Amino acid sequence: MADRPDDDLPAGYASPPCFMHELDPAWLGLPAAPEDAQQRRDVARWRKAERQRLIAARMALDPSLRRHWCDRIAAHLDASLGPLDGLTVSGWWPIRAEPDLRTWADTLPDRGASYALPVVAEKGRPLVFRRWRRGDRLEPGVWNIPTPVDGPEVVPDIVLAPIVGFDRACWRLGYGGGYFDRTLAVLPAGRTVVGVGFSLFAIPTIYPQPHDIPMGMIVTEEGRRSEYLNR
Ligand SMILES: Nc1nc2c(c(=O)[nH]1)N(C=O)[C@@H](CNc1ccc(C(=O)N[C@@H](CCC(=O)O)C(=O)O)cc1)CN2
Ligand SMILES: Nc1ncnc2c1ncn2[C@@H]1O[C@H](COP(=O)(O)OP(=O)(O)OP(=O)(O)O)[C@@H](O)[C@H]1O
Repeated sequence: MADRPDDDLPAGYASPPCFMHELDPAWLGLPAAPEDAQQRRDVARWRKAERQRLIAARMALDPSLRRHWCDRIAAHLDASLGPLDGLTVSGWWPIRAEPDLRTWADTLPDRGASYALPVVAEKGRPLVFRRWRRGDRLEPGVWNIPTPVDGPEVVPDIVLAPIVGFDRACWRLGYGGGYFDRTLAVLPAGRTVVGVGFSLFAIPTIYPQPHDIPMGMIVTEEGRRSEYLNR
């Protein structure tokens, strides 16, 4: 650290410093109160079942309706994000009927923006992002998801996160790896974080847990919700 000048360090982080040790005794290696441990198990079990239900419903959607919704999501993203010149936007390679924004992503270079895809470089660690454009090499990564191998590692200005389920306060339910929460916890401050999904998968609550980090906004085919920002 001593040989690193302060101005090389990020000005701050997207989330406050980790106070998990104050919220979660397990963080200190202490046994959790039995009711806390029970509550965590109940939430984890509920999330697992809810994920299965929501993913099955998404995969059962009519493909042409899904394509139509994806076009609308792309239009709402453009309206919500504004000019992208000079920015790096991260997305995903769609699996399991996630919104397919690949055609939208193809338009980014012409707008002076670059695109990046997430990479699980290490299990249980934050995602890294590699710059990617159509034609660049992809290789199967975790869950066989096509993943860039050659592009430089980048820190996106705008992180788009695919959603399995979400609630009105912009909490996101993903696939249960905790990858986006870990990533957002170390993302430099001032980045835009957008959960993207279909409005059908709004649920009353995801039962947010201490490790969860809400999205700055959610974009669906119906438009933009950002109640978290307005609270
Ligand atoms: N298209 C796409 N790519 C993406 C993501 C995504 O959500 N969508 N990710 C977004 O994060 C990352 C991959 N996410 C993953 C999330 C969970 C597991 C996983 O192994 N899940 C466990 C179940 C965990 C549990 O329920 O406790 C498993 O299947 O055994 C793997 C990858 C990076 N790439
Ligand atoms: N910042 C973190 N540090 C350590 N562990 C974390 C962190 N964030 C999440 N986790 C772990 O990841 C597990 C899964 O988290 P969660 O159910 O929120 O996943 P998810 O958001 O649905 O998944 P994903 O982001 O991969 O799509 C949690 O039980 C927690 O143990």
